[in-house]
Amino acid sequence: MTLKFGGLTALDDVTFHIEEGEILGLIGPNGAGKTTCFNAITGIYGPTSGDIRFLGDSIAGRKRFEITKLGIARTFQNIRLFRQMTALENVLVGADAQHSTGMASALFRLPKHRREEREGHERAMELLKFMGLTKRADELAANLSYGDQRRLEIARAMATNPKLICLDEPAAGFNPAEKVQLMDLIRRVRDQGYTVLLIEHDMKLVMGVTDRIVVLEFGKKIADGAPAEIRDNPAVIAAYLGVDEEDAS
Ligand SMILES: Nc1ncnc2c1ncn2[C@@H]1O[C@H](COP(=O)(O)OP(=O)(O)OP(=O)(O)O)[C@@H](O)[C@H]1O
Repeated sequence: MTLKFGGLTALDDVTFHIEEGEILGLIGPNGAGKTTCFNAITGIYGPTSGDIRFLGDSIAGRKRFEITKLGIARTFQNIRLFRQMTALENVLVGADAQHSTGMASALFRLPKHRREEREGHERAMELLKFMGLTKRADELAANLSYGDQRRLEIARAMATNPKLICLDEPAAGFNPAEKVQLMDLIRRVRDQGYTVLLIEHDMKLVMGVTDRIVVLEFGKKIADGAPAEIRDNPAVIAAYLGVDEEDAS
C-alpha cells in the first residue's frame, strides 16, 4: 500500500504479509511509518492506493468496528484505557465488540443477551488471570501501575476475540526485568492461537521474541527476514546508525 498525508508519503508502496500464528516484528527508525501501517490495518486511515487483505477479504478503508469484528485488535503507543472504569470493565468493553445481540435485546434483557453477558464476564476474568491481573479486577484503571495498565490494554484487545493482535510499543517505559516478562507474555499470547504483529524499538526484545521482522525506513520496506538475517543486514544497520544506544542495543 501507499499512504500519503498531503505531500508526505508516509508509506511508499510497502508490501508484506503475516503468516497465521507467527510473531512478526515491524521496526524502523522514528517516523519510518510503523504506526501509520497499524493505523491503516486497523481502519484509522485508508491507504491512498494499494490494498490490505485479511483472510482473503479486502479491509482497506473499512470502518474500525468492522475490522474489529473481522478479527483484528490493537493496543496503542500511548495507553488508551477508560481510566475511570475498573480493570474488569475495560476488558468487558472489549468483549462487547463481539456481542451479536443488539440494543433491543439488551434493553429487555433477553436470555441470549444475558448469556452473552455471563460468557463475556467469564472470558474477561480469564483474560485478567492470564495477564496476572485477577486481584486488580475491581480497581480503577487509573490507579493501576504503569505495567499493569499496559497488560490491561493487551487483555482488552484480546477480549475482542481477534485472530490478529497488533501491539504498538508494548514495552515502552518498561525496565529490563519487565521486558523479559513481556517477551514471555507475547509468546504465551501467540501460543494461545493469536497471530501477533509487534512494533517495538527495543532490539533485544524484538530479536528475542519475533519469528520474522519487517524493517521500514522513510516509508519504504528495506528488509524482511528472520531476526538473525535482519541483525546482519547492512541496510538495516545503516538505517539504525546514529540512533540512541538503548534503541540500537
Ligand atoms: N495524521 C498524520 N498527518 C500527517 N502526517 C502524519 C500523520 N501521521 C503520521 N504522519 C507522518 O508520517 C510519517 C510516519 O509516521 P509514523 O508515526 O507512522 O512513524 P513511526 O515509524 O510509527 O514512528 P515512531 O517510531 O516515532 O512512532 C512521519 O513523517 C509522520 O510525521
